[in-house]
Amino acid sequence: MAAVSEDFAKKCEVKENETMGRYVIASTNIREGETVLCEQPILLLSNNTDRRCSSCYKLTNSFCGKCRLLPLCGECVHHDARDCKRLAELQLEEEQVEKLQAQAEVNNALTYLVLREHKETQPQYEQLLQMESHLALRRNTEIWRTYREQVVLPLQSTGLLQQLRNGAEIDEELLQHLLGTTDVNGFEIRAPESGGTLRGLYIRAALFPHSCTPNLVTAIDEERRIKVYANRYIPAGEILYNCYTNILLGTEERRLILKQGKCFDCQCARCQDPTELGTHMSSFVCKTCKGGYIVKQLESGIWQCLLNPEHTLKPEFVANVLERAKEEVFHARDDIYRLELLLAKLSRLLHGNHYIMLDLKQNIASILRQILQNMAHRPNRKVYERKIRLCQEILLVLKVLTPGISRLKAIALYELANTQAELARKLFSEQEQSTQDLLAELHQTEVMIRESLRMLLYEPISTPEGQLAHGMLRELKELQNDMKMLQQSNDDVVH
Ligand SMILES: C[S@@+](CC[C@H](N)C(=O)[O-])C[C@H]1O[C@@H](n2cnc3c(N)ncnc32)[C@H](O)[C@@H]1O
Repeated sequence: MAAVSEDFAKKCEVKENETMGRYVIASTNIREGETVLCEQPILLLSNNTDRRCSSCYKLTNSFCGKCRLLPLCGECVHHDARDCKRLAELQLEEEQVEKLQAQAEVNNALTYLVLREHKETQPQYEQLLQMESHLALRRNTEIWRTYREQVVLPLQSTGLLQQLRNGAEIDEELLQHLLGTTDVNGFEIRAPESGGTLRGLYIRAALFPHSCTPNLVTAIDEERRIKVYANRYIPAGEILYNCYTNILLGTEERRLILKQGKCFDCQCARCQDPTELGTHMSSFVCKTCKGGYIVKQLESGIWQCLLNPEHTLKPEFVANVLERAKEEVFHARDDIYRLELLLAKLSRLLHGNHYIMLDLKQNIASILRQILQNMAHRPNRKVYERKIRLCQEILLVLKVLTPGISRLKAIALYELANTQAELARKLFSEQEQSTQDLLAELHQTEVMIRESLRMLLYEPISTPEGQLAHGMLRELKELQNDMKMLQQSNDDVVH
């Protein structure tokens, strides 16, 4: 059963309206960094096409030898004994079992359905039934048809459903509702393998509505417990918002993801502002006006220059440029020269903060980090300066999008601080900088690392960011020692 922290009951109140359904407001003033919820998932599920071990959640193609229906990897001997026993009791021909095993999507449906079978897990199942699934809005959409083909029909045709408790009640509506519940409410969780993800359902955490400029941060630790905390001071009565999408996407992309996956039109301040709070993350360069930018007007949907409304772009042109740019970014990945060339080429079409430009800048900065980490490359001053510039440009956008505590901002700030310090040390060792200059640079680094740490210290220790903060504390101490020693040697020289 999901363990919920008392914070939620003390600091949050669940409300309901026509637009958002259930949502949450602060019932008391909440401090920056204050926890509003800690919660265990009620259920863990795979992404649709993945087949994951029902015990350790690693990807696998094997199944439990006893129940034959739930995946079990070679390293795990058991999965939930009660579920295994119940599924093993079902009278299914080998051919029917194979049919069910062939569809990875069936696993999630079975995970829900076995909860319905046991008296002890019935309350859990009832709670899941209360979650939003947008049954009406999803009816006959592409995902609905996929679920029908890959889950509903195989489950119905093998006769499995009739053998379950009150099996006649398990119709397509119920199955689509259960599967839709995961899509609408699921949180992305790190999978055991690097880069993979699975989905977790959290009864309380799922109640926070979405905003593209949220006032909450969510972090999921190694035990898959979610921690939700305020990224800024929140006065009582304010709605508590989480962000369901990647904050570094442009408005059209974010809105499309929210519409397709979560079935609503976001009306937040960022979505309502064609300049995206002045960041211009979706703006094009106006070729006619010097310094003019073309944005998509909200009401008319016309791409118009902010300086001269007569300068417009055709939507097909915009779509075409973006599609081609994304393709080129994909093909240039890992190749710093191609990425830099592409950045220069696209800067004639897109604002420097356009989300595709930011993606390119992040890619380049990450390659530069690897180059700088490998001293065998003997990087010159320009490499450091390029990375510093990119970090600064990314940070400027993040400061607007995430004004309070932010993981992204903390990491970008740490990257910037480290690169500045490395460059200062290099210049000092090459006698291009005095001890005083180096001390001034290291002092700036210390301020930035402290600010980054201040934001990361709210992260649970077992998350990658929590671990980073832990390492940063050690680095900060080393930096302070270095500065002390430098100061002493400087004082000795002066006296
Ligand atoms: C994870 S659920 C949130 C809880 C849900 N409102 C409920 O009653 O169970 C996500 C759904 O909440 C609604 N929602 C969340 N944020 C919204 C927003 N900013 N505007 C409109 N609807 C929103 C949408 O229906 C969305 O699919």
